[in-house]
Amino acid sequence: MLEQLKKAVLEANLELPKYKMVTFTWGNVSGIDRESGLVVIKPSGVEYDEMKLEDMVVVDLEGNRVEGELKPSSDTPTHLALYKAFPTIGGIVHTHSPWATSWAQAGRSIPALGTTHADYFYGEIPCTRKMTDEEIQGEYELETGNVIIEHFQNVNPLFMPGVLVNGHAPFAWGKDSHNAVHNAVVLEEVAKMASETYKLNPNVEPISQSLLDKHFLRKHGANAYYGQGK
Ligand SMILES: O=C(CO)[C@@H](O)[C@H](O)COP(=O)(O)O
Repeated sequence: MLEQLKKAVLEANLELPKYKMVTFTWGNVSGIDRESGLVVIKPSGVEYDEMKLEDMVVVDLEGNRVEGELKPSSDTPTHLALYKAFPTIGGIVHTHSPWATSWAQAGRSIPALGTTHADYFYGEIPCTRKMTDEEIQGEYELETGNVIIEHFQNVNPLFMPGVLVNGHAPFAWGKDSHNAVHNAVVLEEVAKMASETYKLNPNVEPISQSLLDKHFLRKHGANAYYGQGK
C-alpha cells in the first residue's frame, strides 16, 4: 500500500545524510496520505545506508502499525500529534542538525536577522518551553508534540515550517516529506547564519516587518510571484 508515498518518504529520509543533517541513525522523516489518514515513517534505529523501501512503516493516526515488519520511529507520536494539529502539512522531519540543535539547547528562538530567514519563516523561529518532569516521565514523545503545538494556536504552520524543542533539537514540516527536509536544511542554514551574525554584531536587530513581508510573501500566499509558478 501507499507505494508512491513510501518511495517519497524513503528518498526524503536519505536526503538527511546527503545534506549532513544527521549522524548515525539520528533523525526521522514521515509523510501522510490525507485521504486515508495513514502515515509512512522511517523505522527506528535503522542505518540510513541500509534503509530500503520495504523498511518503511505505515501507521494510522492512533499509532497502530498497519503495514511493515519493523518498529516505527521512536518519535512517531510526535509526528502524529503534529499531523492532527496541522491539517495542511504533508510531511514532517526531525533532526539533530548541530546549529539548530545548539539554539534548541540554549533555549533560544531564532530572530529573523536576514532575508534568507524571511524567504522561508514568517518571523522568529520559536523555541518551546522546557518540558515538565511529568511530561518527560509520561508520554514523552506525545508531550513533545504538545509543547510544539502550544506555539501554533494562531499561526499557520506553513508560514512557520519549523520549531526548536527546548533542550532537544528541531522539528520541521512542509507540504510533503521532500518540502519538509528542504525547510529543515534552511532552518539549519539560518541557525548557522544567526550564530555567526551575533558574533559579528551582538547588538544586531531583526529585519524590518516590511522586509520580512516582502521576502516571505513573494514566495508564499496568494500573491506569491517567486520562481516559475503560476
Ligand atoms: O530525537 C531522537 C533521539 O533524541 C531521535 O532523532 C533518534 O535519534 C532517532 O530515533 P528513531 O527515528 O531512529 O527511532
